[in-house]
Amino acid sequence: MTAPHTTGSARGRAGGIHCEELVRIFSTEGIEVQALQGLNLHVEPGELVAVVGASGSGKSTLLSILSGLDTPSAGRASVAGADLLTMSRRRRVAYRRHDIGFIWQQTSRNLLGYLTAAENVHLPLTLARHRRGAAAREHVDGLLDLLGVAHCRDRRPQEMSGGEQQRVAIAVALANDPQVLLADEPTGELDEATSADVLETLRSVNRELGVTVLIVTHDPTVSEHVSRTVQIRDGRTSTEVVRRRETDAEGRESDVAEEYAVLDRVGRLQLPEDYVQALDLRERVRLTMEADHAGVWADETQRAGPHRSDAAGTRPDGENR
Ligand SMILES: Nc1ncnc2c1ncn2[C@@H]1O[C@H](COP(=O)(O)OP(=O)(O)OP(=O)(O)O)[C@@H](O)[C@H]1O
Repeated sequence: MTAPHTTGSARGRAGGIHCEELVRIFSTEGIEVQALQGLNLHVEPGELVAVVGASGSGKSTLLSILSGLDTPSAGRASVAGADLLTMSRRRRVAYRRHDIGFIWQQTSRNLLGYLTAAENVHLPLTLARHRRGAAAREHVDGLLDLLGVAHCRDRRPQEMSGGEQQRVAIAVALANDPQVLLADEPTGELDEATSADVLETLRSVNRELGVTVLIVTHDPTVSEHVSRTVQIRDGRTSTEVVRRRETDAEGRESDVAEEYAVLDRVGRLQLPEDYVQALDLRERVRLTMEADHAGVWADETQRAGPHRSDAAGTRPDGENR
């Protein structure tokens, strides 16, 4: 994949995502639901990160805030330097038009059915008005080419496959050279092979254009396509899987994935659910401070038959063993 010179302005313009102690409370008929309960998330400029979580964990709430559609009840959130809590209505419109691009799950929400692929990609340019005429046409063709859907240029969405529609949707999202791409379940309506293809396309766009990409999904297989996967549970980030390529002494390359628990500012740590269940941890745990790690032990004083397990040892670098 080669970046066309017309999209080159996105290169080096990547913005970061910073959420600190983010809270969103919904009140309906006197009942309060805390959808986000002090969520911390930091994505560096140019990173490709996935946020995964079960249904109801707060993914859509987070994305609505990051996309400027909703405002948090408390905490701090900034994307590409824009403060999402304090920005004016006018700044919000500019933010949604220029600073970020979105890809939604429903292909019908991304593309207008009565426009061709080229017309769909052209539409955001018309609204932003900073590219016109031949420059705009060249930019549209460059993006369709970059996304591998130049052959769909004059087709309407119903004349394209689901994967082609999502590739055109990515071109639409990139039209105004955003610093950050936000994708909400971008593969939700696609089969396994097409999903992998669309995720690899997002990875190429991230690499080629340097744009920051955040993918929100319930699909855990996304972690094979991104460098970092952040898990959210009950409205806060709990664990992260970091993937990197390693070369051994013989020069063989392999992917290594390591799981980390997220430590917040005041040192709170959420143990993964499977650790809690496997070690039958309840109510309180015993902590031990070792030279190079901290130990987390089941509270034997609450057990009938005391037993001690060292499988939940936690090193101070956040790595579990
Ligand atoms: N507008 C709202 N009013 C009241 N409660 C809401 C509202 N939006 C979300 N919630 C609640 O907040 C919690 C988080 O919802 P959210 O939609 O963010 O989860 P999700 O992880 O995106 O789930 P899914 O994968 O099913 O879309 C849920 O308990 C949900 O019922």
